[in-house]
Amino acid sequence: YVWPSPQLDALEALRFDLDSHPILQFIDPCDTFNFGPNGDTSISGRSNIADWIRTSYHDMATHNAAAGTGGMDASIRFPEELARDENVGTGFNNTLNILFPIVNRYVSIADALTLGTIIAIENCNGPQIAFRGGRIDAVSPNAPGVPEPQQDLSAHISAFARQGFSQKEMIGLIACGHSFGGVQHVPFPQIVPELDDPNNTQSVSHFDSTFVTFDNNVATEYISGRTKNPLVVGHNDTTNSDKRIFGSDGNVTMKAFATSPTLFASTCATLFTKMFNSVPKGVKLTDVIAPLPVKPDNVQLVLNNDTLRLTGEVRLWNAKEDPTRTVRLFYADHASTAYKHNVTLKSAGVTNGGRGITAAWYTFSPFVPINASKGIGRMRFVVDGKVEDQGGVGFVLRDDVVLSGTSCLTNSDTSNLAGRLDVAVRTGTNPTRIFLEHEVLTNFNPPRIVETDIPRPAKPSNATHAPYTIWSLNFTNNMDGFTSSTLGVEMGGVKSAILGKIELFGFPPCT
Ligand code: HEM
Repeated sequence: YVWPSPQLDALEALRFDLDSHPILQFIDPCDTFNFGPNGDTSISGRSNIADWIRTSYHDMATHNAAAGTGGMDASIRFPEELARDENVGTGFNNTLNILFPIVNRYVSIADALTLGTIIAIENCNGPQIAFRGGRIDAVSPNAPGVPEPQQDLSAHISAFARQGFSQKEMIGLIACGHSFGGVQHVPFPQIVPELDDPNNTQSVSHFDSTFVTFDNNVATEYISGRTKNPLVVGHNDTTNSDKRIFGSDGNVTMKAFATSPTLFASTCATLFTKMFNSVPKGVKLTDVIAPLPVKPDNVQLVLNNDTLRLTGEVRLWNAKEDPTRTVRLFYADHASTAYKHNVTLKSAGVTNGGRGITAAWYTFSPFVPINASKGIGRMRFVVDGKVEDQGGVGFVLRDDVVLSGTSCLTNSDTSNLAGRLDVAVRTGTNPTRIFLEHEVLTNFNPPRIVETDIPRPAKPSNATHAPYTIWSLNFTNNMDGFTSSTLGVEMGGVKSAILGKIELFGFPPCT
């Protein structure tokens, strides 16, 4: 895709900038387990990764492929679904508590669940899984339909058929999922007794001996007869669903998995992908999110007198620290396509991209000064002499609506910020509206955007701001709690978001 694209940029960052959001800390090491972000880590036997995978499956398992209903849509968050016997256990709320903080206006709860689970599987020895975004969160619970261990084989075959999976795929997907975790005593006392094991305080009877890493042991142990899988060798045969399912094709599939770890991994990549992409009719998933080779980030333009200050960074994907590398930013004026100006960027270290890949960052620090009259239209980067311009398009920037550095505070008490927010509108630009966008996140609901209009000035502001006119909003009382926001513009009936966060507490005092 071509930068900037707010949704794809956000999904790409969550997928590949692993240091800048919390997912990794909850699955590294792979046996990490906590109830929620600040949970008790002293308990053993369970793992976040197993909870996340089971939550993903139970969210998808309501899918009716023929009718196009249910699927990966975060309907699992509704208390009505969680109260069903098919969704017994604390793992679902635990998962939502951890992954909800990465949700934002561009990343739905269902995308966050999918992405967290994919990153967890990949980082715990699993295969690489193609991630597409764009899932839409359900607004009400789906029909029941998650398989339960006491059901018979034909019920399981038809439940998976409804979800869009053949019998062979059912065997595969369960083996892939049950490479992690196990059955807990508390929700399933009829399957697992109290284990009285100080190293397994949650009394979880695991599906295989390596229950926090992805591998084919679930199959090798099953085929060799050494398995302790409580859904295979449980004392009550009624709940031995894995035994019935794994054996339902004469063990052909499980034997193949036991013989070939590579086949197991590639089959699981395919089946997990199919699970994550089982979405209700009408949902259009994005293309597979691939890392942009060169990606600007945190980009913002602020008008200061007759200078536009461009701040931000650029990320070079799959690059290590290299003191001999030179990265230069070239930019073209507002109305031109010629890259007349350039600056050399400073190295800002490397970050973890997952699976052993690092990204090298370069900063525009403190800022690139741009003549406000001439403005800026697009940038490109030159890395060790190689031009990076998205195939000739460049990295397009808009300088028509920008924050003004004249924004200031009359009260800097952080519990009661007051002051004036100024927005600079370039002469010749005629927005219908300019507004602040605040993202409101209430627990387990998709974000809601609240808009605050910035009034159009009665008469044009003085010439010192030329070629810009200033629109101002006076605020008190921490702008009713919205101290952090972004700028939005409406033109010709189309709304768009301006790059860059606006933090009220960063404004200087009004003079
Ligand atoms: C007939 C189908 C299935 C049945 C009857 C079944 C049954 C169960 C049961 C009874 C548990 C124990 C849950 C607990 O103690 O909290 C469990 C755990 C788990 N299941 Fe399944 N399952 C099925 C399919 C799947 C599939 C398709 C996946 C994923 C692709 C999956 C992933 C998991 C995971 C990761 C756990 C471990 C959870 C943990 O340790 O916290 N299951 N399953």
